[in-house]
Amino acid sequence: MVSGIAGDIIEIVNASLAHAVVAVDIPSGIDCDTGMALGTPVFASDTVTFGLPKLGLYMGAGTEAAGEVHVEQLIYPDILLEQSAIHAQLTEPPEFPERMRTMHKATYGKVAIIAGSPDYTGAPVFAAEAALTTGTGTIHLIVPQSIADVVRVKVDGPIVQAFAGDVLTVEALPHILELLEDTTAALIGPGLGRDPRTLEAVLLLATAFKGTLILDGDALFACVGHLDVLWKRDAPTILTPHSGEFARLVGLTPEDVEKGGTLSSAQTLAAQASAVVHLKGHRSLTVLPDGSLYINTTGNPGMAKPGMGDALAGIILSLVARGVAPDLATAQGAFIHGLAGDAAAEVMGEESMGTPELIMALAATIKELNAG
Ligand SMILES: NC(=O)C1=CN([C@@H]2O[C@H](COP(=O)(O)OP(=O)(O)OC[C@H]3O[C@@H](n4cnc5c(N)ncnc54)[C@H](O)[C@@H]3O)[C@@H](O)[C@H]2O)[C@@H](O)CC1
Ligand SMILES: Nc1ncnc2c1ncn2[C@@H]1O[C@H](COP(=O)(O)OP(=O)(O)O)[C@@H](O)[C@H]1O
Repeated sequence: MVSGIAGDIIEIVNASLAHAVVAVDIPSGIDCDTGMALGTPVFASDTVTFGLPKLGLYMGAGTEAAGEVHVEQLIYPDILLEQSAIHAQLTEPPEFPERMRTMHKATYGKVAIIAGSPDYTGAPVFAAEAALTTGTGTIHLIVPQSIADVVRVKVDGPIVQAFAGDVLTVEALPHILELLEDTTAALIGPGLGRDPRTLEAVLLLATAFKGTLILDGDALFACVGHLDVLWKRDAPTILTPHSGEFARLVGLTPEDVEKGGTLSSAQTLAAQASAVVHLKGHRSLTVLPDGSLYINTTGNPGMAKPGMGDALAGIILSLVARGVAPDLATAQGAFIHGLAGDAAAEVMGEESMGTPELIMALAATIKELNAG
């Protein structure tokens, strides 16, 4: 805890009318591993840190206190880097997989999105449109019959396939599993709803599907109390919870979160489930099964809008379909998603931009990344 003279100096710095407050290494009053505030921290406009990005600059109160973070290199022996307890790196701008001249729409595999319910007809559409814009050739958008016509009106590119019923239930599984034959990767969860029958069906589907599976939104809700389903999966698994969903998933109390327990819990879950766990927030963390992680620095508060996570899940699905490994697909997907969010904010402003604008900006963002 900062107190006494140090605390008084922090109060003076925060009250000053200085044009810029630059923190060196980490703003005083922030725990460098967890981002927890240890009393009132310095609120810097910029933080210059050295060698490796410190996690506390990207988590909890640390994100607000650090302002813009600059990681500068210092020359020190490689062995110190190798011995570092946590291997964290900032996500670099991705290189897009080359689009072969001879490709056809099935070259990058067939992907599926199982999403939507009568209350949520937007989520499946956001996910599918983001996946298509990221380059996927063939998407099967699998939704309940109750919303299929609405979804068909909203999207043109994906093949919309309906299963019987208002919401996903176990009775629909044989039909869905037939549709998933030859499917290399699937996304399940956006807007599925939380009907108990749906939650039961999600768990069975996660077990039965043998391709790469991204679980988002309500599919994560289904896993609460049933994490063993994830441990038993043989194929790659990607989980994309926001902080609220993650806390519920692993049973973290607000006190655990307050004490900075989120990252270590994510590392434990990633290891136990051999899964990639992407913790969404202002600065999202992609945690790998070996405990190492990517820190995403793109994106802005204009993205705190409905459907942004659905679009992210679609982008990750598309990259997986194109052969990018699940860990990189997730980290790079988040980078691209944030970059598109920043482009949308340029045009519309943070207040007014929404998920449709992010998806629209995605095309130019990817074009720019491809141009190098
Ligand atoms: N138009 C649509 O059809 C939409 C459908 N959606 C679907 O709605 C379902 C429910 O999703 P929700 O996220 O609302 O469910 P939750 O109710 O599980 O999570 C939202 C709550 O979590 C808490 N929270 C804590 N940390 C948070 C963080 N970092 N980011 C966001 N919330 C945080 C907030 O208090 C918030 O009220 C999902 O299936 C989702 O895909 C949403 O994506 C919104 C748009
Ligand atoms: N303040 C913010 N700064 C940067 N990115 C943000 C911010 N708020 C939200 N996001 C991003 O937007 C997405 C929101 O996802 P999520 O909460 O699942 O939304 P939804 O459930 O509405 O689809 C995440 O990728 C998150 O990182």
